[in-house]
Amino acid sequence: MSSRILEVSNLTMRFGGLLAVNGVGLTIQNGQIVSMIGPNGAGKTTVFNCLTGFYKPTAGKIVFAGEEIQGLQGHKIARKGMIRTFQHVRLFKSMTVLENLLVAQHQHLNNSLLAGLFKTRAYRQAEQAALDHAMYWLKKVDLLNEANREAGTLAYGPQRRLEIARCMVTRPSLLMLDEPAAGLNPSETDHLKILINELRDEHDISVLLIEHDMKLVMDISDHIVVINQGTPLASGTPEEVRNNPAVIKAYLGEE
Ligand SMILES: Nc1ncnc2c1ncn2[C@@H]1O[C@H](COP(=O)(O)OP(=O)(O)OP(=O)(O)O)[C@@H](O)[C@H]1O
Repeated sequence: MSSRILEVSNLTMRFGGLLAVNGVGLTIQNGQIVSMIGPNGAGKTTVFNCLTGFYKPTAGKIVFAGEEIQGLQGHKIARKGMIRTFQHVRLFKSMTVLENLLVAQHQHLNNSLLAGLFKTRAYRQAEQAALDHAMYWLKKVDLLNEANREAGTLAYGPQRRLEIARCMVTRPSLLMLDEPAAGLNPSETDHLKILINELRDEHDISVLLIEHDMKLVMDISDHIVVINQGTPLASGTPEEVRNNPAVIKAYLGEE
C-alpha cells in the first residue's frame, strides 16, 4: 500500500454563490501530524466536512488508504478508519463516560441484533472486549476515575479528552481534530500535545488538525497547510510556513 494515508486534490465546495473551498490540495503520509491553519472563515471546517462525508464536495478527488472516497456517505468513510472530532464538543451528555465509549464501538462494529437478543457466546466475548478496550482508553486519557460519571457533568477539558478517546476506540487510521485546544488552559494544552504525539507514536495513526493555537501547531506538526478565503496559500514545514511572507500577512498579521 502507498505510504500516503490521504491525498486530496483540487477539493472544491460551493454553497450557492459562495466558493467556501477552492482547489485545496493536501497530502498526509502514514504517521504524520499535519495541521491546517488559516483565518476565521477560511474554509478549514468545510474541508473537514467534505473529507468525512458530511458534505458532498462540488469537485475534487479524495484518496484515503488507496481508495477514492469523495461523495461516499459519512458512516461508510468512518468505517474505513477516518474519524473526527467537532469544533464544539459532541458527546452523549446524559450517558456515562464509559457508555460513550461503548456506544462508539457499537456504532462502528454494527453487531447483529439477533446475536444481541440471544446473547450468544461470541456476542458476550465482543462485549467484554469492548469494555476492556474502553477501559484502556479511559486510562490513556486520564478519565478512569470518571468512568461512571455523566459525561455532561465533566469540565470542558476532560470532555475534549473523552471525545478523543471516543474516536480512538474505533481504531482509526486517520484522526481528525477540529480545534482540539480551543477552550483549554495552557497546562491542558501541554497534555494534549503529549497525548497527540503518543497516539501517533504508539497507535500507528496519522493526525490532521485544525487549530488556531500557533504554538501547538508549530510544536507538533510535521507539515502545515495554510488556506485563506478557501484557497491554498502555502504549505511546508513549520519553519517554512512561519517565515512565509504571504502567511505572515494573511494570517499572523491579523492577530
Ligand atoms: N453549510 C454551509 N452553508 C453555507 N455556507 C457555509 C456552510 N458552511 C460553511 N459555510 C461558509 O463557508 C466559509 C468557510 O467556513 P468554515 O467554517 O469552513 O471556515 P473555518 O476556516 O473553519 O473557520 P473558523 O476558523 O472560524 O472555524 C464561511 O464563509 C462560512 O460561512
